[in-house]
Amino acid sequence: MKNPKDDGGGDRREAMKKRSADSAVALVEDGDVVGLGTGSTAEYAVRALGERVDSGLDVRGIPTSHGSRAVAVEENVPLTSLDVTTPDIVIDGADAFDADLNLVKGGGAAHAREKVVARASDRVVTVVDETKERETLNAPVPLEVLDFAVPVVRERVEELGGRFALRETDAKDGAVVSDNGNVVADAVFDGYDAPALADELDGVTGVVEHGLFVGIADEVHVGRDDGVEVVR
Ligand SMILES: O=C(CO)[C@H](O)[C@H](O)COP(=O)(O)O
Repeated sequence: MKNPKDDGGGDRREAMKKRSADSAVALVEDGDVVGLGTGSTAEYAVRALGERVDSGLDVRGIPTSHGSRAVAVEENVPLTSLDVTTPDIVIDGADAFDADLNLVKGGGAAHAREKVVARASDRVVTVVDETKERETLNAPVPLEVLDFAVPVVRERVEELGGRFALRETDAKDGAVVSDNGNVVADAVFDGYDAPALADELDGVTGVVEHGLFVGIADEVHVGRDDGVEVVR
C-alpha cells in the first residue's frame, strides 16, 4: 500500500491549509514552548512561526520528526526537547477528524512522536483543511509496529475485522520505516468507533503506537475558502 498522503492538492487546498496554520500560530505567545507537528499543514505552521520569530517572538520548538526539525532549523526556530521541558501548545495536522475531535494521524508515519508530544502539551491544536472532515471516521489507521511482531499484529488486526497493509515507499525497495526504526502499516476498516478501536489497539503488543488520537485534541482549526472555523 502506498502512503495514503498521496492525495493530490491544488492551490485552493494549499490556501485552506495555510489559513488554518496561520490561525493556530496566532495563538502562540511570547515565551511559549511549541510542539512542532509533521506534514504539509504543520509545515505551514512552522514556517509561519519562523516569520514571527524573525519579528522578535521568543519561542522554543519541540519537533515531532526529523522532517519538522529540518523545517524549524531552516526557519531559525530555536529548538529544545522533552529532556528539558514540555510544550505549552502543539500545532499539528491530521488525516481525518470527526465532530468529537477524534483524529486519525500518521499519514506521514510520525504519529508515535506526535502522540508523545501532544500528550505532554498543555494545549493541542490541530490544523487541517476542510477535506479532512468526516461524519464517521473510516480512514486507515496507521500503526507503527516492531518488525519482529508483524505476523502477530497482522493476525490481531484481522481478528478485529480489519485488513493489515504494510506501507511501502517509492524512495527505496521495501517498507516505510519510522524515525524510530520501526515499520509502518495501515489497518483498514470499513468504519469504526474510534474510542473502542483505540482501546483495542492500545492492547496489541507489538504495536508501538497507533494513529487514533482520542481525547487528545483541544481544538481543530478547519481552513475553508472563506476563513477558519475553530471546532472545540
Ligand atoms: O499525522 C501526520 C504525520 O504523521 C500529519 O499531520 C498528517 O498526515 C496530515 O498531513 P498533511 O497536513 O500533509 O495532510
